[in-house]
Amino acid sequence: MDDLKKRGLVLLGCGKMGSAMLKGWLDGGLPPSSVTVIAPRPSDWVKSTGVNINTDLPEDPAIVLLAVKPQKMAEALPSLKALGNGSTVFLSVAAGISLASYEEMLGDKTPIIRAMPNTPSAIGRGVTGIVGNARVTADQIQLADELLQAVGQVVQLENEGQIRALTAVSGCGPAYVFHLIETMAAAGTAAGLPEDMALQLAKATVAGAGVLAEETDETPTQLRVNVTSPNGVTAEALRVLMDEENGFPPLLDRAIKAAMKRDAELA
Ligand SMILES: NC(=O)C1=CN([C@@H]2O[C@H](COP(=O)(O)OP(=O)(O)OC[C@H]3O[C@@H](n4cnc5c(N)ncnc54)[C@H](O)[C@@H]3O)[C@@H](O)[C@H]2O)C=CC1
Ligand SMILES: O=C(O)[C@@H]1CCC=N1
Repeated sequence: MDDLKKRGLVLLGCGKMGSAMLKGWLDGGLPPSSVTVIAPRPSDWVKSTGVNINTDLPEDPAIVLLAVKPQKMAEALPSLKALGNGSTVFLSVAAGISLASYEEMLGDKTPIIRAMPNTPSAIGRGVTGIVGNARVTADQIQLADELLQAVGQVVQLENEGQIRALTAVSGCGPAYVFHLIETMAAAGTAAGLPEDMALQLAKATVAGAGVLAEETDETPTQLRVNVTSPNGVTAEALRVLMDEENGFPPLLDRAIKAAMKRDAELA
C-alpha cells in the first residue's frame, strides 16, 4: 500500500464501478493526491474528492485500474500504452476482455490482472474474483487482493477460464437479486399490500436473509428448511419455486448461461 501511495493509482473510467471502488479506497485512507482519474465527463462526486482529474499521468504508477465499458476499451487503452511492458500493474474490471487481448494492446511483458467485482463494493460489501497473467508476481497479486479487500471480499481464481462463470454469478448477481426484490414487491402489491409496504417487506426480507446466510454456520439448505414447516405455508410456495421444470433451478441455469454467452461475445 505504501508503494501505491508513493507511485500512484490511475483510474481509466470512473462511472458506477470505478467510483464505487475509488470511494472504498479513499474511505480506507488512500490520499486523493495519489490518484489520477482519466474521464471524459467526471461526476460532481469525483470532482469533490480532491483526486487529480485528466492531468498528466504519473511516470510509473503502481496500478492502473481499467474501468471503462468493454466496448470502449480498444479506443481508450492506447493513451496508456506507454505504461505497458513495465512495472505498472493493469487491473481490469471489464467483462469479457481476455488477458491475451490486453497483452496484445499493451505489450506481452505487461503485468495484467483481471478482476470482476460487483456493485455492493459501493458499501464495502462487494465480492471480487481476480486472476493474473504470467507476468504478475505473487506480490502484485497480493497488492491487488489487499486493494480490493477495501471494497469487500476477494477470491483468487485458479485460472482465467473461471472468470466467465464468476461474472455470471457474482458480477451480474446483484441485478438478479434486485429483480427478485422488484418482483416480490410487485407480487405483494398484487396480493393486496400497499405498494410502499410491499417494497419495504421485500427489501428487508432479502437483506435479512442475506446477512443470516453469511453470518450463521448453517447452510442455505438448512436455513430454507428452518423456514419451511411441514405441510405449512412455505412448502406450497417452494413447490412452485423449486420445480425442476419451471422453477428457479432451470431459470437460473438459463440466466447464467445467457450471461456467459454474452461475456464470450464481448471477449
Ligand atoms: N456495473 C457493474 O455492476 C459492473 C461493471 N463491471 C465492469 O466495469 C466496467 C465499467 O462499468 P460501469 O462502471 O458499470 O459503466 P459506466 O458507464 O458507469 O462507467 C464507464 C465510464 O467510462 C467513461 N469513459 C468512456 N470512455 C472513456 C475513455 N475513452 N476514457 C476514460 N473514460 C471513459 C464513461 O464516461 C463512464 O463514466 C465495465 O467494463 C463493466 O464490464 C464489472 C463488474 C460489475
Ligand atoms: O453487465 C455487465 O456487462 C457488467 C458485467 C458484470 C456486471 N455488469
